[in-house]
Amino acid sequence: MIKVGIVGGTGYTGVELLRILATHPQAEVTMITSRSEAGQPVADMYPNLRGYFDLEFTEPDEERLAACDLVFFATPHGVAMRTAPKLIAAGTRVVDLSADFRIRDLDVWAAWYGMPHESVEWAEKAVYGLPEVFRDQIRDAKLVANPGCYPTAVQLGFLPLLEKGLVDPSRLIADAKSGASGAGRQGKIGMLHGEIGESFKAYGASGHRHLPEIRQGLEIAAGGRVGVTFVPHLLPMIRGIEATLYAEVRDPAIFDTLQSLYEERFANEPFVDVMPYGAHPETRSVRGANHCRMALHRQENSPVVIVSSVIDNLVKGAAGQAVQNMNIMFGIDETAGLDAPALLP
Ligand SMILES: NC(=O)C1=CN([C@@H]2O[C@H](COP(=O)(O)OP(=O)(O)OC[C@H]3O[C@@H](n4cnc5c(N)ncnc54)[C@H](OP(=O)(O)O)[C@@H]3O)[C@@H](O)[C@H]2O)C=CC1
Ligand SMILES: CC(=O)N[C@@H](CCC(=O)OP(=O)(O)O)C(=O)O
Repeated sequence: MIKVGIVGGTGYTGVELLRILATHPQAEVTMITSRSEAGQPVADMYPNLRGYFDLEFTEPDEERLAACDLVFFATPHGVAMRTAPKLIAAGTRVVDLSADFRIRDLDVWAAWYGMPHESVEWAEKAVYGLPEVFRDQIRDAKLVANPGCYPTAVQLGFLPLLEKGLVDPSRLIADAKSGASGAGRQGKIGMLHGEIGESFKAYGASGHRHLPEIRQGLEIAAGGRVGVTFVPHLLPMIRGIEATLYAEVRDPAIFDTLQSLYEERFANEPFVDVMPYGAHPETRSVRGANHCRMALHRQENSPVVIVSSVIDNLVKGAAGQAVQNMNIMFGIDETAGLDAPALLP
């Protein structure tokens, strides 16, 4: 059994890790931390986990965490970069769900996250945990930077087009919408039901911290510079992201082969489902599941290809992808603990 520790167990991604790991055949959670709830049994706070865990939240003790085979950081930005290097030095592998190790250019990281980076060494050595691109590097990684939720939906949807150089990379558009759980569990007035219910808005239109992460991933796929406009929106629902992506093809003749290009690119990916041409993937079709579903569209004779990509922000956008990365790192079945279908309705 893989001995697992979770730092930040009371947040939405922490409890989602617990839900997934509760039935994982080859992992056992041995430690889960919360500073505010230390001493409280996990099942008292989260009754859905009654009968699955006989654990209490504890203070984040580095010595005890270092006794784990793998530690997930489900903490705000700036926490993992201080502690993960010490755990790695003790032989523990780390999957960080925060953005601490996602961005290669640390000046860019510091500008978006509002603090200087404290582990230049591990920011360089970390592997970006998008298995559909970096599976081989993830296998041997000591530290995996789990991708952000919007960046997962956006990168997966654009990948085949950019890898094959089929679109103008200078004018990509990602129009993305997220449920409120993407903002985490800490109280904020702007996230109250009374503030977001019966309403819908864009935010971060002049710049969002996921923009540099998305650009970095798309530039790797394209093998050169890209121009991307990314606008997130807040939906009055709890889970799910839908990203509608737009790109102009270089040669309209390729529309005849785009569907098969997407199907072939993801044929061996257990968690990417290319739906029939013209389908409209719904967020509820991935709710609670580790899947990204996507579909292609074209309007009349337009040169623009439209890709609709949906994920559950807490699963393929966070905890599910983190467990997928753990499975790859430990050489076990990549789908272990992740094979449940979505919850419908
Ligand atoms: N929500 C989402 O959809 C996604 C979130 N993420 C990222 O995952 C991370 C966790 O997100 P989420 O679960 O939503 O966050 P929450 O705010 O819901 O939870 C944060 C957790 O971290 C703990 N924590 C806070 N500060 C510290 C600290 N200094 N040291 C140790 N533990 C700390 C908190 O518990 P306590 O204060 O009691 O210790 C709490 O358990 C964030 O970086 C987020 O950006 C990534 C993808 C998607
Ligand atoms: C709805 C909402 O507020 N979403 C969050 C993004 C989700 C998230 O947690 O971002 P990371 O994946 O980088 O950690 C936001 O816009 O900041």
